[in-house]
Amino acid sequence: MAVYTHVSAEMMARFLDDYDTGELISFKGIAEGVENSNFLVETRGGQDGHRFILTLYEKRVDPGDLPFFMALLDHLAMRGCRVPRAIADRQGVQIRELAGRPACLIDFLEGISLSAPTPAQASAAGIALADLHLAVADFSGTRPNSMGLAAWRDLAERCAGQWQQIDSGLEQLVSTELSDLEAHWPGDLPQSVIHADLFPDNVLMLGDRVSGLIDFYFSCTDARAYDLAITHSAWCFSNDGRNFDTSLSDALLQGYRSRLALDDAETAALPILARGAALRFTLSRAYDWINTPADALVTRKDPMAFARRLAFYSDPANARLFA
Ligand SMILES: Nc1ncnc2c1ncn2[C@@H]1O[C@H](COP(=O)(O)OP(=O)(O)OP(=O)(O)O)[C@@H](O)[C@H]1O
Ligand SMILES: N[C@@H](CCO)C(=O)O
Repeated sequence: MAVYTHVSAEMMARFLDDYDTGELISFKGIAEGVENSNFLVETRGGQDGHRFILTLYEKRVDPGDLPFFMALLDHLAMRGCRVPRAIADRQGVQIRELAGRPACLIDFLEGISLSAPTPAQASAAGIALADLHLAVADFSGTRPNSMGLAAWRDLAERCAGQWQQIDSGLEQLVSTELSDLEAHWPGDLPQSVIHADLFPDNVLMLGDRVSGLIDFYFSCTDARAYDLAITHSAWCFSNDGRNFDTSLSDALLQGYRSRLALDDAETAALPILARGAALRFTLSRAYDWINTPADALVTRKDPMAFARRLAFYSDPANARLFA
């Protein structure tokens, strides 16, 4: 369960007093996620709906970036994307503080977070990602990628001496891949604001229809094709990364391309971008594996699930799947 910060019922009720959301009738910590503390909040008698997500920002979210995320969500909602907006209190303030953490009350969206998507659902995710890229064409905000190539060496160095507690071959794999990616990373691909974390658990679905995209807290300005590569790495394997599923891969890529064509340089770059995506999540998971506080209510995610994807993508024979 991702709850790093404890919130009492009294604190929650006082917090909600400043909104037109009615009276608090229940709240509970949400089991999924590793980055932030999330609570499902229910109210009655208010004007603004009755079910909300309360997020307390932890760990990797810089509070200075919250206005960018909130402006992006407002823009996407205005362009017809199904994303949750932050609710403003009676003073018009979206970003507040609770229990010493930056906090936002967010629209609750219906839908199921998938654990085993089908090709039809992967295709719908590809379409939703392309629609997101199209919808930000006139969004003026920018944010550097705090988890991009420039951050990877530092993350790896912060795991130094501790790789063995995860896996005996991991240090070598990370070191070889990191050097190669630093030397060959493509620098001139079409960019936009990207989601940068579109895992199945961040796509809410009703049947084969996407009912919501959530968790924009890594969104940033970077190559659009890198966003597709991240999504590919997250959607097209068994959870443990041991089995690649060609039908999910074909469906995801075809769904994306049905809305937004990739140019030749983007298509050619997908294999290396996918290696980068797999390395990024191997590193963040490895760092968390080593550093998650013992008292946090959180289920750590397995770095090896992405190290296996990294090994898969780094096999030149697998580059053809992106052709
Ligand atoms: N707006 C929303 N509407 C409905 N459910 C939501 C919403 N936001 C979050 N959730 C639920 O809370 C869970 C955790 O949220 P989220 O993915 O934002 O957390 P996180 O800690 O940032 O996760 P991650 O590890 O994916 O980065 C989601 O999987 C989903 O079940
Ligand atoms: N979606 C990521 C968490 C955000 O870094 C993971 O599953 O590792």
